Amino acid sequence: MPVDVSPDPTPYDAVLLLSFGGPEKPEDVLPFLQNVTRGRGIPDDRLKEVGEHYYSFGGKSPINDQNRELLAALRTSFDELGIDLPLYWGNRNWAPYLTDTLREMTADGVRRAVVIVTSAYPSYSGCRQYRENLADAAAQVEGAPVIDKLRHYANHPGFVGSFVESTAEALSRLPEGAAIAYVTHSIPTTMNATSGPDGNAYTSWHEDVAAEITAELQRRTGVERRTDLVYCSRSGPPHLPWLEPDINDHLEDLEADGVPGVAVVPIGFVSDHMEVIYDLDTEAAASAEKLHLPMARAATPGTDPRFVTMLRDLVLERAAAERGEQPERPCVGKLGPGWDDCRPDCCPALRRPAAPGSTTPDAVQASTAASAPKETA
Ligand SMILES: CC1=C(CCC(=O)O)c2cc3nc(cc4[nH]c(cc5[nH]c(cc1n2)c(C)c5CCC(=O)O)c(CCC(=O)O)c4C)C(CCC(=O)O)=C3C
Ligand SMILES: [Fe+2]
Repeated sequence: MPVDVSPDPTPYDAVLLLSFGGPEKPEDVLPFLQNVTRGRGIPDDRLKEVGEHYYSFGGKSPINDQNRELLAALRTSFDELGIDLPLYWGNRNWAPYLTDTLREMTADGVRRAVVIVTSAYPSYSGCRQYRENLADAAAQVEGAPVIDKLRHYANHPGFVGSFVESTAEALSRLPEGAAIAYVTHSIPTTMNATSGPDGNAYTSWHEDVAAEITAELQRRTGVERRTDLVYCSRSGPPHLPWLEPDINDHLEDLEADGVPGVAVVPIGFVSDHMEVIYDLDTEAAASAEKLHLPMARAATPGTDPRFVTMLRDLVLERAAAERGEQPERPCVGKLGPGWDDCRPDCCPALRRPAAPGSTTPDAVQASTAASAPKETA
């Protein structure tokens, strides 16, 4: 593929991959779950249940190994352009912890870094919470580097293109006339309502990405099919409304409607982590089997070259923008390219400092506010 971005990473002297983190062994599972749910008001029963998901896979989430593979692929991709920018990795909820990584970067003399988050869409959980954790970590590390975060990349042709291929592959394993169920992580409806600068960005971005994949497949094959956007991994107390329908209920509807099969396409996730291998490949697959409904799960981007090249190009795009140039900003769909910096009031589920942008009035106000409320609402 021709490279149409300048391979100049100035002003950055490092890249940070920021991810969720996951347990590596059974003893890690409980402390990991405590890290994730601290102050989030998740019922004990739900935590026990999710713990069992991890234990059924030997107490190990695949997410850390997937990030190690992504780092290796990014290294190769940067090397191909002769870019020797160091790559670092830190997690929000498990080792290597973000704060330790920031400490290491600071000790190595990194002054300005760009962060790639393993989450593609705007929302409190998928964006602001990462930025809050960046702000918290930076506050703990003297002389921490200045950090920019890449724009949301769900509507980038690299991300969408990767799902177009994997959806076509999944459909090839199914009978003619199969439907597509696009799946993402459910979040509280209140969190969706406040997502992005103007609200509802979580669902509107997902709808846009789903429509683009559908349109591209139809352009290629001329086949029209039923498509829906559905949700997995609902959590929280039962009385709080979360985005619906749940994938398992949706499979029942498809079967009742006589649909001959379904491609399950996890557009909300960048790799096959626990939500994918448990909630979809285990639980939803069991629902489909009970219904005798043929189901094929499409691959997530993982280390797909389209995805890896996209991340590299986004680093170079942002570098060019920070140098005052006007880089091309590839994107598909109706919404346009995402914003470089979130506005202070973006995804304001909790009013706490969030970096980048931690020097805004929002942060000043938040730093004097009382501790975070228990629920996400
Ligand atoms: C939008 C979204 C993404 C996608 C964006 C992104 O990737 O960031 C995501 C990813 C992930 N979520 C993950 C794990 C968990 N999420 C939980 C809880 C929650 N997730 C939420 C939302 C999201 N989550 C929400 C609103 C909650 C309720 C608590 C709260 O309001 O904060 C819980 C607690 C138990 C439970 O409640 O289910 C766990 C263990 C893992 C690691 C998987 C692995 O180990 O392989 C990953 C990648
Ligand atoms: Fe989650």
